[in-house]
Amino acid sequence: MVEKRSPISVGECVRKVMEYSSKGKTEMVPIELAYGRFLAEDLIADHNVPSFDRSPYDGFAVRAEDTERANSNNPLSFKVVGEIGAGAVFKGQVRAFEAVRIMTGAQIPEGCNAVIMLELVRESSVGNQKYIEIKRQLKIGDNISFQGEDVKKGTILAKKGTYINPGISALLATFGYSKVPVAKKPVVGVIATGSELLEVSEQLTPGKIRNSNSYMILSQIERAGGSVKYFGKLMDDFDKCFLAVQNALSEVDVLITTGGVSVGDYDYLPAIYDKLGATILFNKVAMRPGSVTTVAQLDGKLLFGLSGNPSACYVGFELFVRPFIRKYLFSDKPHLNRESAYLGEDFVKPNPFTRFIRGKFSFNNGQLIVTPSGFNKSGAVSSLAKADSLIVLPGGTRGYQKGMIVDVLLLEDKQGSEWPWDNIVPSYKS
Ligand SMILES: Nc1nc2c(c(=O)[nH]1)N[C@H]1C(S)=C(S)[C@@H](COP(=O)(O)OP(=O)(O)OC[C@H]3O[C@@H](n4cnc5c(N)ncnc54)[C@H](O)[C@@H]3O)O[C@H]1N2
Ligand code: MOO
Ligand SMILES: [Mg+2]
Repeated sequence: MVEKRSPISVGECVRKVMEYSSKGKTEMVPIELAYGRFLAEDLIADHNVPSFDRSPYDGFAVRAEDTERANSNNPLSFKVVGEIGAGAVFKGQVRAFEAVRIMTGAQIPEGCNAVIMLELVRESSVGNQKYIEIKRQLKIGDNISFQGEDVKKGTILAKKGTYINPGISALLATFGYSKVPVAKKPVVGVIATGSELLEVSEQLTPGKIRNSNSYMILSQIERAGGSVKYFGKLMDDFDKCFLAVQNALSEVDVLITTGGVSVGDYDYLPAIYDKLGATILFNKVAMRPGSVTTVAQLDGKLLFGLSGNPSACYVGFELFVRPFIRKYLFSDKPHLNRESAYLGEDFVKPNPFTRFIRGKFSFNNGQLIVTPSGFNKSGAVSSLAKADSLIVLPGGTRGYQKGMIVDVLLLEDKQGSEWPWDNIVPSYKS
């Protein structure tokens, strides 16, 4: 008689996993390698940006008060007393009706309080002495980029746990981080199990398939921000699998296996957890696909037993492993970001469990539409390629129609969410 498993809601299962999650450590990396990592400290402005008043144009810096009576009928002449490019500082004094030729980015000379663009003046010279004519009145502050107008000293620019995108790289450089404190990546081990599995380079033979889950999971780990330790694939042999899992555990922060978690004759993971003395957090989730997803813990270290079915494996990773990784990377929002969208086509098949359909979203007149991304079975691999979201269809006795508003979890989003599992709408007609 096969063991009976009682299904637990997804939110409850995620909560159980997160009880064993922890924040990781900090390491310093050169700024060139910081892109794609996660900040281990708040990024705080320790100076104003810009740190001095500067010119946003190539032109002439003057005293605005000297231009008060300038107009097209009354051009006023200014003596050019110097010239500065970006990076240079004008050392002299600027007196009444004097101007300094200034380039974009250069510091405004002391005494000046406005800039006029090159195109708006007429230049002339008498001998070596240059002059300009100004035909319009300037106000104090015209064409000046003020100290601190971009960033005020003391501002928190990005919180600990923020994904370092190109803009964050620019800020890190602006504030002098040649070395950046980033979250150390958790080492995530991967073992694939299954006697049917071939290496990617092998020719297909009867009854065998290529091992695709491993490479899918390796990519998911990287996308989530973890570091991969791949232990290869194993035949369904209890002793070999047991030893592999036992040895791998000591080398990783968390271990993922794929396959062998259901109730079949060669599904050895439940017996392996038992022999290891690990505690099962859950072994049946009220969801499709991935209902057999099993998570155990041994001395506080998590073992994720993901299903062998590719779509089930994929979903199990995103719902349970991803938040573990993101929390380790200091995120306060480790879960998938949830949005509402219009369902793009009917989904008639009802199911007692919550479904996570691989979806693809698009926009139509500013509205988010989500459509299943392809063949929808637990064993499907093709629909994963186009998936950028998971459509959440709560369990029940009715199907879902095109145009209903549904919840979607965004797979490529970098913000995440604090907790997407409350008030999942049973779906309603718009
Ligand atoms: N009598 C029952 N049978 C099954 C149940 C059940 O409750 N009672 N659950 C079904 C569900 S739901 C799922 S999901 C699968 C889960 O199976 P396992 O997690 O034990 O995985 P396997 O049996 O090892 O493989 C399932 C399927 O996936 C293919 N696979 C496995 N590994 C890979 C890989 N690395 N790359 C690509 N594909 C892989 C494997 O060949 C099988 O086709 O159990 C149902 N059965
Ligand atoms: O665990 Mo299965 O994926 O529910 O079909
Ligand atoms: Mg099985």
